[in-house]
Amino acid sequence: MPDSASPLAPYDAVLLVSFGGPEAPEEVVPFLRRVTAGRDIPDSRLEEVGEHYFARGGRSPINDLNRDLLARLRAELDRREISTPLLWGNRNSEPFLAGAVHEALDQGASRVLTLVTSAYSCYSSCRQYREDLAAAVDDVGPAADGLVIDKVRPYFGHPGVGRAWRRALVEALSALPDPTSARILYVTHSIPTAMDDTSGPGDGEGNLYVDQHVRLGRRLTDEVNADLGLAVEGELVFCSRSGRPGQPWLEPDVNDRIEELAAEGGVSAVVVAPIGFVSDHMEVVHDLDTEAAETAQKVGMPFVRVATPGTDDLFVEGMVDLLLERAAQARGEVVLPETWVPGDVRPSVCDPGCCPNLRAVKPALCGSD
Ligand SMILES: CC1=C(CCC(=O)O)c2cc3nc(cc4[nH]c(cc5[nH]c(cc1n2)c(C)c5CCC(=O)O)c(CCC(=O)O)c4C)C(CCC(=O)O)=C3C
Ligand SMILES: [Fe+2]
Repeated sequence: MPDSASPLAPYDAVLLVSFGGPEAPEEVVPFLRRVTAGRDIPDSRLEEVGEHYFARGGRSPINDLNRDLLARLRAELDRREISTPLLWGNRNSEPFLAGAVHEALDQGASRVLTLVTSAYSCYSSCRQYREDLAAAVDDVGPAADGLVIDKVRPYFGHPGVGRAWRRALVEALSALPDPTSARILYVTHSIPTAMDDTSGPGDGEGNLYVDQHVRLGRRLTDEVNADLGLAVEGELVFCSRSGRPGQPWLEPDVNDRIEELAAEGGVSAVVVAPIGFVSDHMEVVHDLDTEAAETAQKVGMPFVRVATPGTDDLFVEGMVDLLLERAAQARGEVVLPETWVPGDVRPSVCDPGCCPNLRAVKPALCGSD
């Protein structure tokens, strides 16, 4: 039942929304079919795409990471004496979002606040989840009539995210024999350039996905240099490109950049900070810890990977602060969003046409369109 005294009021349930991943070999191809739905990719190709999952026993780390995060969020809510139910749903694997909507209704919820495990603005990280929520409510049918689902704003610049990365970067740089000429490589998931060009509210802003990463990276580089008395440089690179070879995606690829830096000389080590990810997803353990680390070894470049926020206290506390900020907004209070990246706080209710789906127009929740 709604508890109007709760600091999370008017919300009576919190829902962690994530990508999902397989947990057994027989789940790999069905998972990939869902990820690539509508693109007619034959199963034989999906078997190849799934190779890095098969190489790890068919189990993605992502669901276990989310279980850990849920436990830490629950503990932090309990510590603040907030008893609001905390639920979990995925886009591409069990537990699916429709089940989470059923659960919310079973618990008597009427307003659900969602926290997506993706901190930036673009179709894949924002609107697609909003479409998933609309589809989940549609799946549940009339039982979900009147259920309100809101989400927190893109939170890449939240101090909880920034401070967790700063601490991890300081630790990684301090452990190097010669940090003065290290290079920080901020890494995120590559996306088609067309998706980046249209990320944001669509009134000429665009390229918000890259811009948000660049701004967080700049702030982190400044903070870490100040903390350690250094003057290292940082730059943004990309991992996990997929899609058709002819389609332009964001570059440079992290591997190519490591090779270039080794050839140019003058860089004592690469410090790889995957700021596009909140925890050690498959992209991090495979594309960075395995592939990029191998590339670095091949060209003789010392390589360290910076810890992701994961279940870091700074991150977990920050995410609870973010939920409380959204609840205050929903109550109509005047809220000054906490941020490390002033001037780039995105609204909690997405603008019409923001981060559009370039393939189809679908209903989406949590927006004004
Ligand atoms: C921006 C972005 C994020 C970050 C935001 C967020 O967190 O959502 C993200 C996360 C993730 N992506 C993941 C996995 C995959 N992404 C794929 C494909 C794609 N990703 C894209 C973008 C993103 N992806 C895009 C533009 C494609 C092309 C096809 C499409 O438009 O959908 C494919 C298909 C195979 C392939 O094409 O290689 C897989 C298997 C996993 C799970 C990892 C695990 O198991 O730990 C996670 C967290
Ligand atoms: Fe992806």
